[in-house]
Formats: sequence, structure tokens, C-alpha cells
Amino acid sequence: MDLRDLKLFLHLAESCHFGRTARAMHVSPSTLSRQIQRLEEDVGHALFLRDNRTVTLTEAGERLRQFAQQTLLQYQQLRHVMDLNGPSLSGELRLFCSVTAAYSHLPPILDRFRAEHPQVEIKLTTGDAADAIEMVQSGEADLAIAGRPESLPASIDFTPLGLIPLVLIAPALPCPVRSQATQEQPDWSQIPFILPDQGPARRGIDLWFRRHRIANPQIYATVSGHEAIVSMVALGCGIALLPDVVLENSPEPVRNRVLTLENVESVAPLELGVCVQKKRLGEPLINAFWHLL
Ligand SMILES: CC(=O)[C@](C)(O)C(=O)O
Repeated sequence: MDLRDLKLFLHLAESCHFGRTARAMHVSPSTLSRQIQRLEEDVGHALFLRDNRTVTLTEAGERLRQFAQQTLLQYQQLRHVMDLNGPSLSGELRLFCSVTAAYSHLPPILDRFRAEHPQVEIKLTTGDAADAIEMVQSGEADLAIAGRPESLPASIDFTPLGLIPLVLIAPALPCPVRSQATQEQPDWSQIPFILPDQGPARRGIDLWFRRHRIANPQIYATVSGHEAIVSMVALGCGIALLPDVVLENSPEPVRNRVLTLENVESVAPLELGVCVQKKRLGEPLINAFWHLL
């Protein structure tokens, strides 16, 4: 048994999902399954009860989980102490954020981090900001930029980066949606909306509908990720309510085809921040990043 086996095991013990752990740890599912079998042979007990795709820990598995957690933490602390006396931090830090946040908020943070810790390799994954907290919880990302959800999971720590107002946008080029949306008193309930499928911005929009007493909004499409919404509005498909930073960082040809109707004050702005698993704050790389924020 080596540290790598323990890391694989610990990830699987937390994700309870072979596919997710294999992906996050960059191994094939068959390698993962073989390593776990080898560990089981080593300790002489089954560690997981296997279902089709999901797994649960056995009692022996739970014991090994505690052992693995302590051992890996001690090893990291040892490395940290050695690093304090020797060369600077090295290793890999996995970050997750939206394409927008990678333009708008990540660059100055990464610049600072790289200046202090040039040996650390940054692995950046972009995607739907609404998935950020889950990516951190599952261990697929070490840290992520997220909109603060209505209720933050107790296991997650959150450092705010700023408040992002929502804006109502419509197509700028002549089209039926633009005509409807730019009337003196638009009937919002009759105009097609493009909505994010989940996340804190979506909750803000649902609130906006309630404030405008729209029980059955016209929904043109529900999509994942805010960036795609801007392009659909630019194409004349509908209107949308979204964080202003997404529009500001859209490519210019897209932005030029979009009209901002109003800054939405009836809905609280999105609180953008960096999230991390509290229990991982002791890890040197994560700790170093956290303290630069
Ligand atoms: C939550 C977040 O990262 C943004 C910037 O608002 C977004 O991309 O939607």
C-alpha cells in the first residue's frame, strides 16, 4: 500500500462514485477498481459494498478512511514543515470556475499566487458556475469561484470577492422579441425568457418573476452556464436576467447585439466568492491560495 493508493481510496470513500473518482484522479475505472481490490486483499476485508455505479463504505472501509485521512494529513504537514525550511510549495492545485470568472475575477488572484508560488501547477477547469460548490464537495476541484447559494453547506468555507448585480437583457437587432421588450410597458409574461437551469442566479430570476406576478413565464430555453444565454439573446431567441459581469466579458460581436434594459434592483445582487472544503484548509497549497484572497 502506498500514498497514492490511500489517496484513491480516500477520494472514492468521499465521492462514493467510481466514475467520478476515476475522472478526478485521472485513472481509468478499471485501474481504480483494481487498486481498490488490491487494497482489500492487503487489509483482508471488503472496504466497499458495491452497487451498480455507487458504493458505500463497510465498517473496515470506515476504519481505513480514518487512517488514510490522518496519514495523508500528517504527510502533508510534514511536507509543509520541510517546505518551510527548504524550497517553496510545489504540486498541483485544481481550480474550477465559469469562463466569465476566468476572465473577470481569476486573473489577479492567479497572478498573485503564481508570483509567490511559481512551482505550483494550476489545473483550471471551466464550466457552469452553478456546479462550483458540488465540484469542491466531490473533490473534483480544490477551490472554485461560485455564486453564494441561498444556504451554504456546512462543510464549505466561502470568501467573498464581490457583489454582482443582475441585468435584464434583450436582443439589440430588430426582431419580434426586441419589439415586445422595448414597448413602453412590456408584458413580461408574454416575452420568451432564456433561463439558467440551476444556481443562485436562477433563484434570483424566480424571485423577479414573483415580484412581477408572472406565474407562467414563457420559457424559450433552459440552459447550463450563463455565457450561452448571452449568445441566445444576441440571436433574438428571447430575453434574460443574468449577472452583469457575464455580459461585460462576452465577446464584443455578441455584446453589440445585446441591449441592457435595466439594472435589476428588485433582486439582490449575486455574491461571488471562492469556496473550499473547510476540512482541507490545512493543506498547504489550499491554505496558501486561501490566504492570498
Ligand atoms: C457565478 C459566476 O461565476 C458568474 C461570474 O456570475 C458567472 O459566470 O455566472
